[in-house]
Amino acid sequence: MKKSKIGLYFGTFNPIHIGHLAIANYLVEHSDLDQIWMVVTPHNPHKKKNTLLDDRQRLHMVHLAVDDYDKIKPSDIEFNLPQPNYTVNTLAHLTEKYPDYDFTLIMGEDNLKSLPRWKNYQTLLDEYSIIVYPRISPGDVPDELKNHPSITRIEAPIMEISSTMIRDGIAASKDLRYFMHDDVQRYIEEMNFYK
Ligand SMILES: Nc1ncnc2c1ncn2[C@@H]1O[C@H](COP(=O)(O)OP(=O)(O)OP(=O)(O)O)[C@@H](O)[C@H]1O
Ligand SMILES: O=C(O)c1ccc[n+]([C@@H]2O[C@H](COP(=O)([O-])O)[C@@H](O)[C@H]2O)c1
Repeated sequence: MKKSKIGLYFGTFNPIHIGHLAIANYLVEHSDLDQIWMVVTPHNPHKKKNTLLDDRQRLHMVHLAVDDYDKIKPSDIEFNLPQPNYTVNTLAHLTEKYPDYDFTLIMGEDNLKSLPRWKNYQTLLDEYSIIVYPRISPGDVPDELKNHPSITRIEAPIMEISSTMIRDGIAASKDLRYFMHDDVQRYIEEMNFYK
C-alpha cells in the first residue's frame, strides 16, 4: 500500500499568520503531499525562549486557524520531547510512531541557508525529502545544498510578513486584522496578547 505523504511545517507560530497559512495551503494543493502538519515548536535551539507565548496558547491559535481545513493539521508532537527541539530527533520519533506515513520537511529558503548549523543535518538530507519555497535569493543558499537530490524547490507565492511584525503592531495598538485568520485575531484581542 502506498504510504500517505505528510509535509511537516515547523514553526514557533507566535502567532500563526496568513503568510504561514497561504504557504501551507499552496503547497498541499500543488505537491504530492496528502496533508501538512503544522508542528508547534516549544523551543527552537537557535532562539531564546523567554519572549514566547505559552506553547498551549500558540497551539490553540493554530487550531483556530486550520481546524476547518482537513488537509492541514496542528501537531503538538514536540511538547513531550526534550528541549530545545532538534528537528532530526522529532523526525526520528515521528517515523517510529507512524510507520505508515512518509514525512517530508517543508522550509523557507532562509532556513535552508542555516541548515548546515542544524543538528545532524546530513541525516536529515540522507533520510528525508525537503520541500523548499522561496524566501531569499538562491545566491545565498550554500553550494552543497544547491541542486541537492533530496531538495525540491516549489515556486510558491510569498507574503513577506512575520509574527514579529504582528506582535510589534499589536503592542503599538495597530489594527492588523487581515494579517491573521479571523478567529486567531479575535482570540488575541480577547486574551489581550502582545499588548
Ligand atoms: N510570511 C511568510 N511566508 C512564508 N514563510 C514564512 C513566513 N513567515 C515565516 N515563515 C516561515 O515559517 C516557519 C515558521 O515561522 P515562525 O513561526 O518563526 O514565524 P515568523 O513570522 O518568522 O516569526 P518571528 O517573526 O517571531 O521570528 C519558518 O520556517 C519561517 O521561515
Ligand atoms: O534541529 C536543529 O538543529 C534546528 C535548528 C534551528 C531551527 N530548528 C527548527 O526549525 C523550525 C523553524 O523555527 P522558527 O523559529 O523559524 O519557526 C523549528 O521547529 C526549530 O526547532 C531546528
